[in-house]
Amino acid sequence: MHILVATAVPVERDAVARAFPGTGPEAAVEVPRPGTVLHRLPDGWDLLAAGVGPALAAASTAAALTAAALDSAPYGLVVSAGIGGGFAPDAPVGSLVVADEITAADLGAETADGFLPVTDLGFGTVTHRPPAGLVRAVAAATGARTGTVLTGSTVTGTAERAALLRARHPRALAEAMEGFGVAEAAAAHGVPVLELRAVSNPVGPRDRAAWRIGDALTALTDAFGKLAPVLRSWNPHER
Ligand SMILES: O=C(O)c1cccc(C(=O)CC[C@H]2O[C@@H](n3cnc4c(=O)[nH]cnc43)[C@H](O)[C@@H]2O)c1
Repeated sequence: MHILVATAVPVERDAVARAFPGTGPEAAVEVPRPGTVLHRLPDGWDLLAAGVGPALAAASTAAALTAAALDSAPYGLVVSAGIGGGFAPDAPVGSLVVADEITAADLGAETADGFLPVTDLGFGTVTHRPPAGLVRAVAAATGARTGTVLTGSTVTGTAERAALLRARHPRALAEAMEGFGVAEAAAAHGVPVLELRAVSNPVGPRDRAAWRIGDALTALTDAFGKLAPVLRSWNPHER
């Protein structure tokens, strides 16, 4: 199966590549795509540093999906992966989170009575659900916690915002900035999606000293080493 792994930035992409023995970042073949470039590993794995934020992540992922479809080599799965913020205490720094719901946290309207998601306004989508059986298999293989991963265009920087998000989304375990964009592109192509986040920092008051990006990147490499055989053997018909 042809798998696309979309990260935000190259350091995350290269952390994923290090999970493939003998085919680390230096072994990847660069494949140009409109506005971006794929890093192609053996066995059907394509890695994409899609960009930070939902818009660029969606655009880059859509470019890769479209090119693959036009080449009659469509992807069987898209994985949004990278570092993310964790909602304490359920997703501590260093833990892994796999999304059973990929939810846009700020797609809607602010009203005098609070936030309304676009779905309450009668249009659009705010949540994508990965295949439940695959989520269970990934969680079992990696030890990842399963719950909602929120996508936003702004990194939460206060305890008040973190509490507001958790009140709106009680199953939220992590926050990031690309998953919903990647999921929208995958949905447009009818391709299933996963989101896997390695927690680099707590969601809440901005404290750069609390970020553990290096540890999270190592956890990402370890996770892909464990989940690669799960993804390879997954049968899309057993959703
Ligand atoms: O505010 C800062 O000083 C700061 C320091 C390091 C990184 C950032 C980012 O904006 C990283 C955004 C990037 O990483 C993902 N990410 C990681 N943690 C979070 C989070 O708590 N909330 C949202 N996104 C997060 C995200 O997917 C981006 O790709 C800021």
